Amino acid sequence: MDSFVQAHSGIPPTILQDDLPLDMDMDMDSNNTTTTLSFENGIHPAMMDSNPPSTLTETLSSFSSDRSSFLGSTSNNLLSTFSSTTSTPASRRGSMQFTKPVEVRETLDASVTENADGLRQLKQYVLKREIGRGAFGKVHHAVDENTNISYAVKEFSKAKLRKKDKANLFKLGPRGRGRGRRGPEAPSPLSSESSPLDLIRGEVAILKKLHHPNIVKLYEVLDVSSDDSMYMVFEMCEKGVLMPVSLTEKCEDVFSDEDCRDVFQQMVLGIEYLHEHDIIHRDIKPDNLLRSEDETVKIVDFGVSEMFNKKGDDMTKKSAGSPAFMAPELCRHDHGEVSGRATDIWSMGVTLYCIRYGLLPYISESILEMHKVIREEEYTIPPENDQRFVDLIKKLLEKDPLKRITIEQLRNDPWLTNDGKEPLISKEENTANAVTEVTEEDLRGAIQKIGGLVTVFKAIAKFKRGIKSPVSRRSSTSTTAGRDESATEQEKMQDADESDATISQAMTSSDSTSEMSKDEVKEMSTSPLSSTLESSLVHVSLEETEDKSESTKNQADAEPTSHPPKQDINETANEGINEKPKDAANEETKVAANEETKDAVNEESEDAVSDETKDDKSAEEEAEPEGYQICDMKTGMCYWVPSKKVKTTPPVSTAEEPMEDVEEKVSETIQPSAPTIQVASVEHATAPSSTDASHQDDASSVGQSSSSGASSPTQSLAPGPRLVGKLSRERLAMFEKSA
Ligand SMILES: Nc1ncnc2c1ncn2[C@@H]1O[C@H](COP(=O)(O)OP(=O)(O)OP(=O)(O)O)[C@@H](O)[C@H]1O
Repeated sequence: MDSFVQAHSGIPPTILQDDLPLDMDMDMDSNNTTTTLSFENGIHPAMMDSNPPSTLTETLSSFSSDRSSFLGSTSNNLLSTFSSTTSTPASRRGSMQFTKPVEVRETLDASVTENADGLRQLKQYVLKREIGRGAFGKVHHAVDENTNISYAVKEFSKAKLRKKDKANLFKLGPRGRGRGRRGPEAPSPLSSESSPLDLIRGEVAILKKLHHPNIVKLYEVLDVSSDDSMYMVFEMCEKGVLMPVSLTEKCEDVFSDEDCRDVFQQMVLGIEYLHEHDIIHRDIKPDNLLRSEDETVKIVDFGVSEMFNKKGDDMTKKSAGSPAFMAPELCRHDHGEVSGRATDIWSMGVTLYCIRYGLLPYISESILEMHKVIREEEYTIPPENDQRFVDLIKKLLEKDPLKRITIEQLRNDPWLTNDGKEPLISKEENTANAVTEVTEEDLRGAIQKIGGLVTVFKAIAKFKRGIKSPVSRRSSTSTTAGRDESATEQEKMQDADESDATISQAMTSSDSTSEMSKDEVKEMSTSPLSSTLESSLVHVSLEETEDKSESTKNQADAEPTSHPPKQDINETANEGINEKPKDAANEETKVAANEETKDAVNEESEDAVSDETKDDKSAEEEAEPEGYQICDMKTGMCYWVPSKKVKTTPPVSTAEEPMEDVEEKVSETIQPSAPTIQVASVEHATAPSSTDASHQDDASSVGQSSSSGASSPTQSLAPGPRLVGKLSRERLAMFEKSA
């Protein structure tokens, strides 16, 4: 360590002399151990197969956990220095590939086998060597045996994730759990129905959205149910981390001015893309900047990142990141809401300082002391020829977040653009590759375009899924009874959040939209539902026709020879408004497939399977007749209105009738069942009341009054609505807006 570093850092000699032994198999949970790696010939194992690192200097890091904690988690990286024989920045920027978004696959039942060479194999991925370690497990260099393409496979210990998740539950509340902050659509990783993948759901959700050359690409997520491991398959960044950063030692292989600019420009583009899409990384540091074979910088590790649902919102109370890279406004225990964008910019400043000078701008012995130094002291800068660089560092490491330089301003910085000679690609070009998931905001927009009834219907179908929340499923055997009245407000909100996520995901696939459109546009245009949508009530058909309503079953039993097959009746009975349940069911399936989330699919199929496998008795007990969910926009109360439509099925001859005839007859019979009338009556009769019970009474009384004299077909279609739940505040606000 040179004298400048020593003077600059003020690090006690005892720490500076701390050379620790290398040990590949250390317990990473231990607070007092060091996890380090050594490799044959000092060569990054990932490079040994086909890409010998001729220009690469591999170094090892050996920080004590005390020291590395300043730099973030149990970082134990393979550290490589920047090669001076790189392609020019201009040529690299010219070749920036804005590739098409890749779907992230999720596999729940993966298994690890051993191949003929004695290597572990995970699906098609042969795990060749360990190339790094993180807080939750190892990172392997893997090769796809079919394509021979290299990947970095990150292995997570589920036990460690769960432990962390539980700790976060206390610390951050349900929305802050798991790796990656997911915003309000977060599923509950600890719920009994959660999949192990939920432990990393936040990180996966964020990574799924991102398609940018400077952000590491996630390809696949796999859970091995038989053991403690879970895997994320990333694009391989062959050249490893940007630079080893130590609290104690200066890295001698610092970047040249030109390389520094190139790396920083790429960081700016990556961060601009993230921020533009309302994602705050929160842990920017050289350790989390890897380089690919062509030296494209890749931002990695979204484990503490935060995704904001509201455009432009970035205010957060949470502290995360590595102390040495934390912005001063985060360096106090009682900090209120801070701008996440500004904190990322600060970390970029620390990172730029590091890669230029090989050491940190602020160093101290303890985290608390480090916080104080960052908050109160000024950094010193080594002798620097380029005043533009000094100025930029000053603007990045501005203690007042309001005065700190913004990404927008960075674009025109004299050092960054080399006085305009090396400009960045335009913001439009850089951020054009839109995120793939549709947000709640997109959904609002879609609903507002009321002309797009298909979209509206899809949203409603998805909303239905939200109503059939895990809470209600857990607590009730009824498929329609909906929500557990005793569920806490928090759970209710969370359930609504889940439905938000589902809606968003359903809206993703344009394929499914076009598939929906033929039938649904037709039925929506003829259906009374369309008119009711324009009122302030939102209808959600709850029952899937394949639940084989009690009345259908009864009738089938009573007249075994006089009916077309039950499923035909169900199909044909679905003309007009009552067709919704079937299509909603179909839509469920489509959406489940689209969601890619196996757990969601399983959830659906579990429902379906359990429905199918119920014996007749329990099916009769549990299945409720078809009906509709009606939600009062003013109160948020949701009622279920059974339709009993199938009882009105007309007599059918013993001979098999052509489908068209059956369809005609059934649809004729059920045409009067348009529930618009009931909706209106419910709306008026169930005027907002202070308690659910009174709502229920009101609702029931409406039902009773309107259904008296059950002999009339119309009346038989108007049984009593009953309270089934309440919309979450967020959901209500959303529908109110769209209405
Ligand atoms: N995509 C990748 N390509 C190449 N090497 C990688 C890749 N991802 C990670 N590595 C290597 O593995 C090391 C550990 O990465 P990892 O993200 O697990 O650790 P970490 O930064 O401590 O994060 P976490 O807190 O998520 O565990 C990295 O420093 C790097 O050397």
